[in-house]
Amino acid sequence: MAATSVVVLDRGNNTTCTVNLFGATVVSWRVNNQEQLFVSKQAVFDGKRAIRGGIPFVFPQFGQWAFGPQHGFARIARWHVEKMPERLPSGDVEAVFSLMDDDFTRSMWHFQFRLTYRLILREKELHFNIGVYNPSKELTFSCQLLLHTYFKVPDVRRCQITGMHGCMFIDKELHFNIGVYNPSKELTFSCQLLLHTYFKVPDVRRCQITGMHGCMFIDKELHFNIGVYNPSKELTFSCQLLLHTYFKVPDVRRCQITGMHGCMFIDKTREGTVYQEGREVVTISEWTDRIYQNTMQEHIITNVVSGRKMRIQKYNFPDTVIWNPWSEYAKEIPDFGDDEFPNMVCVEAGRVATPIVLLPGTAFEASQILQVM
Ligand SMILES: O=P(O)(O)OC[C@H]1O[C@@H](O)[C@H](O)[C@@H](O)[C@@H]1O
Repeated sequence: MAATSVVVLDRGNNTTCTVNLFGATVVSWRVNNQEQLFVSKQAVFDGKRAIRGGIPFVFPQFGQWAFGPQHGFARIARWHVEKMPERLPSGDVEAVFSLMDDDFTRSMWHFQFRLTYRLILREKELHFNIGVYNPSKELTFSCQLLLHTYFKVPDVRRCQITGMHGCMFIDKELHFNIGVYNPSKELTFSCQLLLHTYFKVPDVRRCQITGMHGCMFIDKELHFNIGVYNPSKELTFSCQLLLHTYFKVPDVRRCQITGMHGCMFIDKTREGTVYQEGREVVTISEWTDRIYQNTMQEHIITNVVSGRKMRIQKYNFPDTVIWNPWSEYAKEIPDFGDDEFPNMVCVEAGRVATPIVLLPGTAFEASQILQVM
C-alpha cells in the first residue's frame, strides 16, 4: 500500500469524503462540490509527517509526549480498512477504519488497544463514531492450595480422624480447601519483606556478627533483603482522544463560535493559565490555542465556506480545543503557509482534560456530527 492510499466515500451530487489511510486522516469533505475542510498548500504527504489539515486523529496523547511524537501516533500510523465504503438503504455512505497495536505503536506505548473509526457521509453531514477498546485479558487467577502435613503417629492403623462424615471425596488424601482472593485493582505493588529469625544463643552479650562493616543501619534488627518481582505487565491504560478538525473559512476574523460560554479554559499561549470564558461567542483575532473544558454538546461556527454555518455536535467529548497559529506562529510551522492562517480554524472535539482510563476488556465510545447549515 502506498503511503498516500486514500478511500473515497461518494454520496453522489459531488458530495464526497476522502480518507487518507495514513493516520485515517479525513483530507477532504465536499458538500455539493464545496470543500469544507482546510488542508495547507504546504501539507506533506510523505507517509511520515502528520498531514497538515483535514481531520488528523489524535491518540493516545494530546500535545507533547515524552514517549513519542506530539499528538500521539494514530495520526501517523497506517490504518486498516475494516469496511470499504458501502451505500446504506438511506442513500448515505458508510466506511469503517481500524488501528491495532503493532511493533510501531508498542515501540512508544506498550499497551494492547484497538480503535475503530466509523464514518457516515450524509447529504450535508459527516458522522464520526469512534471506539477505543482495551482487549487485554484480566489478570485474575484461580489456583489450588493445600497444606500437605505429615503427622507423626505411632501406628496409622490405630488413628481415627473426625470431620469428614457425609463429605464427598475423590481420592485418599486429606485436602484442606482454603479460599484465596486476589483483591488487587492495581497490578504493581510495593512491599517490604523480612525474615524475623530468632536464633537461640546461650548469651547474646557474647555473640559477634560479621558482614555489616561499613553499612548504614536504621535499627537493631538484622534484615535480609530479598528481591520480589511481579512479572505482570500493566494492562489498564489511560489515553486522550481528539479529532483535530481544520475547518476552511474565508476569513477567521469574521467567525463566531458558540458553546464555550462560562467554560474554564487552559490558555496555551499564556503558559497554561486557566481562565473562564465570559463571552457568548468566541472570536479569533490573534494566536489562539485554548483547551476549553466541559463545553456544550453543540458548537456553531458562523461564516464558514459560502458564508454558511457549521454545526458540530459531540457525544462523550467533553472538551473543545480552539487553535489558530496566526501570523507569528504560522512562520514557525514548516508545512503551513505564512498567509494561510485567515483561511482556517481548528475546532477540535476531544477528551483531553481528564484522560480516558480503560481497564482490561472495557471500551470507550464517542462521536461527532458535522453539519453544514
Ligand atoms: O503542529 P501540530 O503537532 O499538528 O499541532 C498543532 C496544534 O494543535 C493544537 O491542537 C494544539 O493545541 C497546539 O498547541 C498545536 O500547536
